[in-house]
Amino acid sequence: MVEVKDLFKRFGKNEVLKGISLTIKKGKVTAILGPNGSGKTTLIKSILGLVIPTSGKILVNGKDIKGNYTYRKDIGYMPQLAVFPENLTVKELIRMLIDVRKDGYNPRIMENFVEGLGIEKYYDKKLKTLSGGTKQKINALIAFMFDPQIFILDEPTVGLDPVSSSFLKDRINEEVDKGKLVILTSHIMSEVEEVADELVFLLEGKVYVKGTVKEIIDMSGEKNLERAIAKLMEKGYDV
Ligand SMILES: Nc1ncnc2c1ncn2[C@@H]1O[C@H](COP(=O)(O)OP(=O)(O)OP(=O)(O)O)[C@@H](O)[C@H]1O
Repeated sequence: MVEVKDLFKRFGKNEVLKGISLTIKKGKVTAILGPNGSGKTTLIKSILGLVIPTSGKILVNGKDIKGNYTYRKDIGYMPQLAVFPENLTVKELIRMLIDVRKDGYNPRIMENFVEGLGIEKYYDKKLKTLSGGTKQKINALIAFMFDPQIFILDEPTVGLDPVSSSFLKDRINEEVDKGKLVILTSHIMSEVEEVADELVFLLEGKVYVKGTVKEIIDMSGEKNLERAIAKLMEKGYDV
């Protein structure tokens, strides 16, 4: 379980998170939604310990993450923009990560991703030469291959072709069925509707609305999530 308690984050004068409180449970996909710049990545990075909150608390499996970095080995993270050591080949990067991480490496998951995403043909290519979509496939492989308990996926299917995107969504669903906790962000509402159980909609640094996909669609009176979210974003819509 991930608990966020009264979280504030300010960058200079820009107060990005203004008192976020959330409980995110295992066995579900929780999607963090909101307009560009609403603080989704800042919230995710705070949970990862990559952004230090101005105030508030984050507990992962009941433990305060402040000053504790060991919890991160249980998290598979797909950043929005992966920064790879550019001169390494894909094979060298994977080997290096396995050597550094040691624990948790699961060759079965690795083979499944390499085959499902067609990664083998890029093994000997340098990371700097890969296309954006191929980098995203490597990003997905790295997030999954250590068999983590928690997945934090920042726009995971951006740049992926339909076959790869479907493969990744199937793997996300499988992990959730095994009881894993998944947090993701996406601007693709059809995708959110397909994979997410719970939605958290951020607006101006606060949780504007949260609920299941069905609750949010029903509340809006619209026929699908895209229209429900568009209505939520309209000024004056009373939630
Ligand atoms: N390291 C930083 N230093 C200064 N400002 C930052 C930093 N990181 C984020 N911000 C600011 O925080 C605000 C929220 O950014 P964030 O990336 O969390 O939004 P987001 O909801 O993920 O947006 P998007 O949908 O565009 O990915 C923005 O105004 C951004 O400029």
